[in-house]
Amino acid sequence: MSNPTSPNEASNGFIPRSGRPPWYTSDGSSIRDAFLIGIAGGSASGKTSVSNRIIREMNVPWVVIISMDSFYKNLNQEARERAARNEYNFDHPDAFDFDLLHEKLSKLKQGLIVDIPMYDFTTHSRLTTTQKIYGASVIIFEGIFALYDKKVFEMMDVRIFVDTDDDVRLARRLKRDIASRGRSVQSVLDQYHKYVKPAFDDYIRPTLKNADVIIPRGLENNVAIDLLLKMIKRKLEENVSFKSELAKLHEGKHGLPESVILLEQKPQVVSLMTTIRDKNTNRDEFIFSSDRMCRMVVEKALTLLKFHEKSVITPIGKTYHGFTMADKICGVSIERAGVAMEVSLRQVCKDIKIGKLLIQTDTKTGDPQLPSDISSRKVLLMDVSVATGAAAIMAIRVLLDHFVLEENIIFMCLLAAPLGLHSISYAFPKVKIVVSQVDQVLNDKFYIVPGFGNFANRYFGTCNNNK
Ligand SMILES: Nc1ncnc2c1ncn2[C@@H]1O[C@H](COP(=O)(O)OP(=O)(O)O)[C@@H](O)[C@H]1O
Ligand SMILES: Nc1ccn([C@@H]2O[C@H](COP(=O)(O)O)[C@@H](O)[C@H]2O)c(=O)n1
Repeated sequence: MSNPTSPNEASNGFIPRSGRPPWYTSDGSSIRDAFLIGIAGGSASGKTSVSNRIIREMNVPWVVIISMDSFYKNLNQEARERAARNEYNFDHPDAFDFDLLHEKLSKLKQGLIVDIPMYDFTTHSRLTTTQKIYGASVIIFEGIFALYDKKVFEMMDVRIFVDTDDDVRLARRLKRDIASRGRSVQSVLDQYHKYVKPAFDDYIRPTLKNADVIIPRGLENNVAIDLLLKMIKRKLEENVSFKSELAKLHEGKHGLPESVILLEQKPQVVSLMTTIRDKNTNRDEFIFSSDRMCRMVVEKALTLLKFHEKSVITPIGKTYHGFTMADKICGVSIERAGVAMEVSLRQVCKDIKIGKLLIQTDTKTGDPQLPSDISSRKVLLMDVSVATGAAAIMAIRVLLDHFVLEENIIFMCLLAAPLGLHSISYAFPKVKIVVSQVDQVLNDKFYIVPGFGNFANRYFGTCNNNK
C-alpha cells in the first residue's frame, strides 16, 4: 500500500495514514475494500447512462464513476496531428495506459486518495488539472475496454457488458460527437468505419465473455436494469453494506465513547436547544440561539487545547501571571450546515483561518479548500449534526489525507446520535468530539429523532416550511 509522502515524513519519521480504507468490520480485524463495478460495451452503447442510473437507484454513500477516457495515453505533437487527420486509432487497446488504470483502481479499491486524469476529446489530450477522489465505497468504472485487461477485470465485484446494436450506436455517436466532442459528420463516419467498428469486432465484443451480466439495448432495457440493480444491491449487502456495518458497530454499545465530550446539560444549554428544536421558532430566533449554542461548543472545544504561561503588566503596573494559547489552530466547516458554525468560531477566535469541505453522499467529493499549512495546526472541524457519522468520517479522512494528525482534530457539533458517535470514534479514536446534546434514536431514513429538522434550511432560510 503506497502512501503519498508528506513534507514531514522524512524529517520526523511521521508516516501519515493517508486515506484509510472506507470501512472496518464490526470486530475491527479486517478491512473492507470498496465495491468495484465494471461496465464495458461499444462506443455510445449506453455505458455512462447505465452508470448514472445505477448511482441514482443505489442510494449508498460515496459512489463514484471513473471513465476509461481518463486513461487515454497522452499524445505527443506528432500523434496529435495524426489524430486531427483521423489517422490515430483511439479504439485499439494500445491507446490506453492500462498500468496507470490498474494503479489508480487498486488504490481506490483500498480506499486511498487518488488523482484521476481528466481528458479533453476536442484536443485529444489530458487536461493539466486532475480530479481528486477520496475513498469511495462504490466505484463504477466504465469504458470500451473495461473488461479487457485481466488484472483490471479480476479486481471487479460485478462485470457488466452493455450490448447495443451497431446501427443504434453509430446514430447516437454521430449526434453526441457533433454536439459535444467537436466532430463533423464526415469525421465521425470516417473514424467509425476505419477504427471504431473493426476494433469493436476484434477487441471489444470478445470481452463480453468476461461479463457476469449482459444488458441488451442498454438503458431502455428496464427488465435487465432492474435485475442488475437487484443483483448489485444484494452483493452490496453481502460486501460493503455501509448501513449494516454501522449498525453492527453500535450493537451492544452503551453510553458514549470516551472521545466524546457532551456539554453539561445545564438549563442554559437545554433552553437554547429547546428553542433550536422548536418548529415554531422563527428564523431570527433560530439563528440567535444557534449562534449562542455554537459559541458554547467552541468554548468547550478550546478547553482541549494547550496553553502556556504568560505574564502581563496590568494598567496599574502590576504583573499578572496567566496563560496564552500554545496551539496553532484553524477551523474547517463541512458544507452546508457546518458553515453556520463559522460565525461563532470567528467570534471566539478572532482572525482564525477557516477552510471548507463539501462532502457529497452520491457523487464525487468536491475539492477541499483548506489552509495550506493545515498539517501543522489543530483543526476544529464543524458540522451541526451527526446521524450515521458518514459525513464526519469522510471529512476526517480528507483531513488525514492532507497530513493533519488524527489527535489534532476536534470535531464540534450541536446534535448527534450514538450510532454516529460510535462510528466516528471507532474509525478515529483519537479525534475528540464536542457535542451539545445526544438523541438516542435514528429513524429508518437515518434522521435524528426528535432532532431539529434541516438545520441548514432553517439557518440560511432556504426552505420556508421550517423542516
Ligand atoms: N436508451 C437510450 N435512448 C436514447 N439515447 C440514449 C440511450 N442511452 C444512451 N443514449 C444517448 O446516447 C449517447 C451515448 O450514451 P452514453 O451513455 O454516453 O454511451 P457510452 O458511455 O457507452 O459511450 C448519449 O448522448 C446518450 O444520451
Ligand atoms: N481523442 C479521442 C479519444 C477517444 N475517442 C473515441 O471515444 C470512444 C470511447 O468513448 P465512449 O464514451 O464512446 O465510450 C472511442 O470509440 C474513440 O473512438 C475519440 O473520438 N477521440
